[in-house]
Amino acid sequence: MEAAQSIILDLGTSSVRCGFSGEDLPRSIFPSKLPKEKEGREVMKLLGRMEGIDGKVESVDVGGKEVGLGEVMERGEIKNWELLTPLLEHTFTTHLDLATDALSHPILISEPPLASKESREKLTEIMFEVFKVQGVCFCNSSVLSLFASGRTRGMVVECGSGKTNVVPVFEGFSLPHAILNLPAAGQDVTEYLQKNIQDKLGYNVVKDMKHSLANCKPVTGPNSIRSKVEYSLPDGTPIQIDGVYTSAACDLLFNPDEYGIDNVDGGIGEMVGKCMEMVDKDVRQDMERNVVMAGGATMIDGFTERLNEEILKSEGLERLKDEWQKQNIGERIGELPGTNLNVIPNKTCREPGYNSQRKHAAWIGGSIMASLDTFQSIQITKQDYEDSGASGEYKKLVHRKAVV
Ligand SMILES: Nc1ncnc2c1ncn2[C@@H]1O[C@H](COP(=O)(O)OP(=O)(O)OP(=O)(O)O)[C@@H](O)[C@H]1O
Repeated sequence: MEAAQSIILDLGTSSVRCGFSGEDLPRSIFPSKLPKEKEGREVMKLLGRMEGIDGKVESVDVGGKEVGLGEVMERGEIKNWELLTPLLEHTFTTHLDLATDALSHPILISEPPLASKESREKLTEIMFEVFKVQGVCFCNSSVLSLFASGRTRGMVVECGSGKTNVVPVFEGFSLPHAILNLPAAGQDVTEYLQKNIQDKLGYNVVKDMKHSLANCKPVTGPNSIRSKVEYSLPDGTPIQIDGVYTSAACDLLFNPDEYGIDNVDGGIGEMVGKCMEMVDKDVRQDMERNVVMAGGATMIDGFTERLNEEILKSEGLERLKDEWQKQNIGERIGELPGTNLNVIPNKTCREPGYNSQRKHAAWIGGSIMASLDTFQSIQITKQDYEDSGASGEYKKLVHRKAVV
């Protein structure tokens, strides 16, 4: 009998991506929240439940308990565990067309770098106890994104909706001591635009505007945009926006301290420079040659070029160059740091020559990973879970097998 396809699940700050192993793209992408104040029937449809309620609803019954509707995720972490089960129910029934009483599939879950052990354990329990899956496997989203580009060594810059991570990966595993995180990403770019443009517009309208107008050009200097730019609202009304905001909104990712975002490691370019310093010198060349971008916010116009520039002028890289120069008086050892810098816009290996799918990179990497023969060895099976009984022994196994 052929093994069941695995479910691939990427629970992001703004979107859930779900589908099956071996497929090129997620079957479905939808918001990772159960919004408040929707019409009752719409909420029940979202939850995949049959009965409808007239009027607006603010809470739903989850296992006999009333739970308030709202966001499930916050900056990559699961914030509302009570709402997670209905969100997963909705994912499996509405989006994957599966009956949730006993899923006859294993599941691969993409988790953020440095995910907490507690969160992994809780998710494992939910998957086995509530959805009765056949196996569970956790993989670091950056490792998966790198994998999607056909690499197992490189430095991943993952910038989604709620957070940005810089993650060095060597032979398919991250180097946790050198992972850096910025608590800002696409949602902060949208919020900045929303706050600063004159017209008071809804979040989703501004997000669309960001997709067509935001750019990573410098805010000052000859290449900055100083003139007004035009945008058509969904009803066709044209509005004018100060060009500087379309760049400043993205500048916050590269200069967070200038926008009131606290980050000891600086902006994304500085983070990459520091990360280069923190990894062992033997792997530095691999990192430098393979800086791979992933996540929706890296789709902003000019992101690749700006990242390249910011890395080259980062203090971390400068320090590495100074060190190299000191060591190389008289004899030449290796290349000057930065010489081989290659920022790759992550052409995932399933779509040669095309890069717009890098926002799905983690999901695509998961789909590939779960299709390999070795997948069996990195999952904890239903049998493992049941054998462990109340002893909680499965927890050790789940962490040991996770691809982090
Ligand atoms: N073409 C585009 N241009 C600019 N921004 C884009 C584009 N496409 C998507 N985005 C932005 O990418 C962000 C979503 O990225 P992604 O789907 O990778 O995040 P997520 O997985 O939900 O969150 P996270 O990875 O932070 O947990 C949003 O802010 C969205 O506006």
